Amino acid sequence: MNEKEKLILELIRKNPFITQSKLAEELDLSRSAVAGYISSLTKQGKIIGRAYVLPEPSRIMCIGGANVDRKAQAQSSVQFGTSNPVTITQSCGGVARNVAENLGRLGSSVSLLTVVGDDQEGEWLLSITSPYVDTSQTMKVEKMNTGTYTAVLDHDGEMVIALADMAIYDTVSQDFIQKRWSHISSASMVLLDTNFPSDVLQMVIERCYQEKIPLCIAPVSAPKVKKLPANLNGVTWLIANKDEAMTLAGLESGNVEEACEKILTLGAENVIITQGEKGIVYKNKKGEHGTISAPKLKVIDATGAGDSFTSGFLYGMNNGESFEKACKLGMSCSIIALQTKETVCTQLNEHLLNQTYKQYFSEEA
Ligand SMILES: Nc1ncnc2c1ncn2[C@@H]1O[C@H](COP(=O)(O)OP(=O)(O)O)[C@@H](O)[C@H]1O
Ligand SMILES: O=c1[nH]cc([C@@H]2O[C@H](COP(=O)(O)O)[C@@H](O)[C@H]2O)c(=O)[nH]1
Repeated sequence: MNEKEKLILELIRKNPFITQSKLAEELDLSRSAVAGYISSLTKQGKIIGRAYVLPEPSRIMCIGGANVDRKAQAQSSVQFGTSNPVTITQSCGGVARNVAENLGRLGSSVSLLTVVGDDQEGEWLLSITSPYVDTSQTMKVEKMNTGTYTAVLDHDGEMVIALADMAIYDTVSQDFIQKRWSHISSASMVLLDTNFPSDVLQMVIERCYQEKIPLCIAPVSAPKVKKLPANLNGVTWLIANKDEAMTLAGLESGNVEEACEKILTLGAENVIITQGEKGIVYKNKKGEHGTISAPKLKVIDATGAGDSFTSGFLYGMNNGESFEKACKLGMSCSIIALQTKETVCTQLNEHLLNQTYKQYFSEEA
């Protein structure tokens, strides 16, 4: 940034609505020269968008899906080939949206970049999400349905099958990301799920690598993990469940340690594999590795446990906690989510997370 740019930024900080003419007058410059400096500041990510919104140094940007989740909970063990008595509930979902809402509830500054249909479901998702998350970068796509995720859960809360109607994400292009890049690049870290097309995922990973923006990947599902590029340079944290990790590693059998090793050779810096009731294993390029066991719990609904882990983990990393403490905060966030019917627990806040962390992990921290 040169001296003139610094002065312009200072004036905008004092008055975010200052006009270009007023800036020109204050600094004794021509209006076109001011326009040139503003364009350069925008490219550098120091100014976000036309309203001169200044970047917040610790804002997390979540990129990916926002769905309506419908869950059919069976009253007894699911039987195939016949009708099963169930109770159906509806809630907001989408991995990137879930992580964004969790982070917002935890008091983090967070933005969501997603697409929804120009329909009631889309309106509903945004109305629930926007009290916690900046959704100004979200686009409404005409003539497309908002994404939906329909899961059948067994009587113990474990998922039996899930159905994803998410054609809307195929409309997302590299241009969509490019137009919002100054907003993305001013974030302290980026969370990317794998709902968007492969070329879009590749672009975000490459740009984060070039611009050294910490990037976390949440693979969404075993089929969608295949959309990731073969080269994972630029991925700071890859957080996957066992199925996703094995698929990404190209292993049909073998253990999670081998999957971690393979994913590190693809270029990721840190790999965390979540293993449901067994907890997590992690490994990084520096050679550090370990496991953290999960406590025994009565699970009410397992949907969103992985997204909650990612949320608690990013909350920890963004607040400068150690990698191990961030993992335990992630597991604490999952514990909270597992004990409620909702995908994102509406009781979640910083106090509850810290209390849960203390209850289950602090004596080992
Ligand atoms: N039955 C369970 N008991 C205790 N902890 C669990 C259980 N299921 C999930 N968890 C916690 O949530 C984390 C994420 O769950 P997991 O099922 O692996 O992810 P996903 O929801 O992505 O499939 C686990 O690493 C663990 O800490
Ligand atoms: O292809 C997808 N499947 C599922 C999800 C989302 O993942 C969450 C469920 O996660 P899990 O099954 O890991 O608990 C739901 O909110 C659902 O909307 C998604 O974004 N994309």
